This record gives sequence, structure tokens and C-alpha cells, in this order.
Amino acid sequence: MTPDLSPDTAPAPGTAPQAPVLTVRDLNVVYQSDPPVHAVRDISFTLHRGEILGLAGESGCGKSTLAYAINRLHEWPADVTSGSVTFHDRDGQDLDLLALGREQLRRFRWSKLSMVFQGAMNALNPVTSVRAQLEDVLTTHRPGMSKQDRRARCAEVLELVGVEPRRMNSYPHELSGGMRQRVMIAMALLLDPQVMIMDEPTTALDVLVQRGILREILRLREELGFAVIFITHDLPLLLELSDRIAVMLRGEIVECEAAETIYRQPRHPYARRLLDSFPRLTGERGAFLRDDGQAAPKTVRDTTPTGPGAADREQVRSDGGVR
Ligand SMILES: Nc1ncnc2c1ncn2[C@@H]1O[C@H](COP(=O)(O)OP(=O)(O)OP(=O)(O)O)[C@@H](O)[C@H]1O
Repeated sequence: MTPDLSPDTAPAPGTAPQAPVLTVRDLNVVYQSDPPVHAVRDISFTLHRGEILGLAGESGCGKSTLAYAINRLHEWPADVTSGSVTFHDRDGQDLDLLALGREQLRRFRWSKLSMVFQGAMNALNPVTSVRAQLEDVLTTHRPGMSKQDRRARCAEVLELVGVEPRRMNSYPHELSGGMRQRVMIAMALLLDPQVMIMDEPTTALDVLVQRGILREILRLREELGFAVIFITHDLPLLLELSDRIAVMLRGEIVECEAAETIYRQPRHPYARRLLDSFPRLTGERGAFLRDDGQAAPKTVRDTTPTGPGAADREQVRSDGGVR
């Protein structure tokens, strides 16, 4: 497959061109309310393998509507009125996501593309153990997997996100918010997806816990090679995390560039305004924070727990009065 390297879709400078994993073309989503709300307008972009694409924009600009429509999680009155979303599978097959039937969709979600949304930690079933909830995903999607392999895989993903596997026997209420969100990320990783959509995944958490989780996401992306669409209104965070950033305004992408270009030379007046609204970007931190060619930003590396047990340490730190 020939990579799509048109200006609005090219990977960040200095990174090897990667094949696309997701292509969105001229997507329109309208809430058929009275009056109708045209929440996503003619949006086009390409997500490349292993890339972190940040989606920035103020509240109500359509970020979540776009994310839900890509994954077909939108519900009436949200209506995809036109456009296409194509998933380019590892095996070379192209999937037209808007045309998938219910059963195909069920197989597609979690296994090829998974989503972690804001407050996902509250989506865990309070009366079922973490183990049962993780295993349930495997039982549904990998019915031939042995019990032993299921357990091993659940322990493996928990370890990947820094949660001690012994926590598997816990119930959600026994875990801190940060740990629960890590469990949700583990669940999203279970089936080795090629794309993860993260919609404000850490917004509800305190800054240290948030940093720890973001660092883990960056490390996992390096290790496992999935691509991420990361949604937040927190532009400084996106500048640290993303390869490219798409800036949304009233349902449209008004600028899509390498994170560093958005930071140094934002073209669109709204992107400039958005940058100016974060004083710390132009204040004492001054310089752009990413290492050249490296995903892990300095600020994240310096301040956060990592590895198995990191979430437990977060718990201790939270209990120890960090908040
Ligand atoms: N069920 C609905 N019916 C009508 N309009 C809706 C509905 N849900 C969202 N909208 C409108 O669609 C637009 C886009 O909303 P959306 O939630 O996608 O924005 P967002 O950028 O994700 O905001 P936030 O950052 O606050 O989550 C907004 O104008 C919102 O009011």
C-alpha cells in the first residue's frame, strides 16, 4: 500500500513514513435534534501506524462526536450523513467501518480498534472482579483460548500498565481511580489493537497519576506499535504527547501539523489563540518539551512512577497526601 503523504496527512518531520492505519474522508455528523447540530464538518485525516495524533479544541467543538462516529459508537440523534472511515488492517485488507454489520462491528471493536473514554474507570462493573471483567473480553473475542492462557494474558496486560497482577482478584471499589483507569487501558490492550482512541482518558485524575498513565501509554506505544488518537482540550499535554496535532473548531479541523510546528508556527488564528490561552507554554517552560525523535517528554519522565506496581505506588502517594 502506498502511504498517503499529502500535506494534511504526512507524518511528523524526522519520523519514518508509516503506512496508514485509518483514513477518514469528508466525514459529516449531524445531531438530528431541533434545530439540528452539524457537529462534525467535512473532516478528513489519516492516522499512520504507531502515530499519536492529538485532537485539540475547546469544549463542544465536536471531538467526542468524531471519536464515537469513527468507532460507530454514536447513537441517535447523532447521524453520520456522509463520508467514509477506512481501517487498513495489518494483513493488507481495507475495512469500510461505516458499512460493517452488527456482528462484524462486534468483532472489530476491541480487537482492531479500542477506545478509552473519560470516566471509563467508572464503567467497570462494581460487583465483578477485575479478573472476571478482563477474562470476559477474551472469552468473547477468543473463544478457543484456554483458561490458563486467558489468565496469563490478563496478568500480562495488567503488568504492562503497571498494575500488580495480584490485583486481578480485586473489585473496582478496592482500587484507586488511577488504578481503575489503568485497568481500563489494560482491557483496551488485551486483544492487541492497532488503534486506540483515548478521549480525555486521564482528565478526572490528579496530575501525578495522570502523568504516570501518560508515560505508560507512550512506552506501550513504543513497545507495541499501536496508533493513538488522543483527545483533550489540554493543548500543552498534547504538545508533549503527540506526533501530530489536529486543531478542531466548530466541527472542522482547521489545522493539522506536527506538534512542534503547531507549537512554533501555528498558522490558523484559532490555533494561535489556543496556544496563547496556556500561559505556561510561553512562560518559564519556554522551550518545546519533546526530545527530538523521542516520544517521552522530559517532564513526564522525571516525575512519575512506572513499571509493575506503579499504580500501587500511586495509591500510596495519593494516600500520603499528594492531592
Ligand atoms: N445528543 C445531542 N444532541 C444534540 N446536540 C449534541 C448532542 N451531543 C452533543 N451535541 C452537540 O454537538 C457538538 C459537539 O459536541 P461534542 O461533545 O462532540 O464536543 P467535544 O469537543 O467533545 O466537547 P467536550 O470537550 O466538552 O467533550 C456540541 O455543540 C454539542 O452541544
